[in-house]
Amino acid sequence: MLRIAVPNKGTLSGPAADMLREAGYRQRADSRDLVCTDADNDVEFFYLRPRDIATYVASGDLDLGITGRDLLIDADVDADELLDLGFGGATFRFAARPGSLTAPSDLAGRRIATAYPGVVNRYLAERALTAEVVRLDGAVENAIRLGVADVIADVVSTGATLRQAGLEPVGKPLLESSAILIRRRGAEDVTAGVNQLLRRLQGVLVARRYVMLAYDVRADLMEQASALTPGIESPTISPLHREGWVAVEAMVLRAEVHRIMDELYDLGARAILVTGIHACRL
Ligand SMILES: Nc1ncnc2c1ncn2[C@@H]1O[C@H](COP(=O)(O)OP(=O)(O)OP(=O)(O)O)[C@@H](O)[C@H]1O
Ligand SMILES: O=P(O)(O)OC[C@H]1O[C@H](OP(=O)(O)OP(=O)(O)O)[C@H](O)[C@@H]1O
Ligand SMILES: [Mg+2]
Repeated sequence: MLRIAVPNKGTLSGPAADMLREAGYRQRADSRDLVCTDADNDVEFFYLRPRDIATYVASGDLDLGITGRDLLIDADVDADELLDLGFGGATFRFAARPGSLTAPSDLAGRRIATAYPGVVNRYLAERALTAEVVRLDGAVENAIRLGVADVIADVVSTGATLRQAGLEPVGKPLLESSAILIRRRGAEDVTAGVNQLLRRLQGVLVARRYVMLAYDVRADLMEQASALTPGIESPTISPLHREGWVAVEAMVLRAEVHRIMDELYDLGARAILVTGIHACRL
């Protein structure tokens, strides 16, 4: 039975369970449950702190896990990213009082408060910078106000928490994080269960990114229409009862669908319909 670690709480918890459900797996009914067995798919899910998940996966006690890229790097264990899951996006950045630091090189000799000492120490080591890293559990934005640190390094999403604390980012983000699927380093054997999970999750990612576009267009305009909607491989074209017209179907990026519909309409296409994709295997 495949054993998979899933965040039990926090930002990644809800979206991770939603994605697994969308991929056809059973998920716990109660947020206090710590294990959920999906016998139909031969998978067991373990609900763990996202920060601990890389450790369980690296030790081989669990086969796969969902965690954040920043948490995987911070853990510095023998586990690798298999797939970017497309949610839980955030940057990880240094921040300080306006004017107190201008460039990352100013970090030398400073006190840096963070809940991610692994990420920060790696960043400093790569640049041969020496600074004092103060490890805190959270609410690190308070550390400067309270005199514990000169700089913080933390997850930044909207930036609202930094602004409220009167801090501003310093330099470029240390990394761009998002939720990822991880596996033990060296676990090269891709079992049928791992393959099935990967295909299903990739199917969810595609179903979320794409929509199905259908329209009618004059056959002599098909080359131009096809350039607007090339689909993944090629658009499907079916004859219409109306002479000289065809019906077309193609997958298009959800983010581009309105622009494409406008351009198709201008070209002369009509009965342009968009439908969602619930699941797919490409
Ligand atoms: N706005 C956000 N705040 C915190 N973490 C976020 C945010 N957006 C994405 N993440 C990601 O979520 C993971 C951190 O999750 P974790 O559960 O440890 O903290 P949390 O969501 O802040 O929950 P809590 O602090 O309430 O325990 C990291 O991978 C981080 O990049
Ligand atoms: O850029 P923003 O949209 O404001 O989000 C980022 C903030 O959210 C998280 O804090 P959280 O509320 O989880 O508290 P914590 O520091 O105790 O984890 C994170 O640690 C940042 O402080
Ligand atoms: Mg938090």
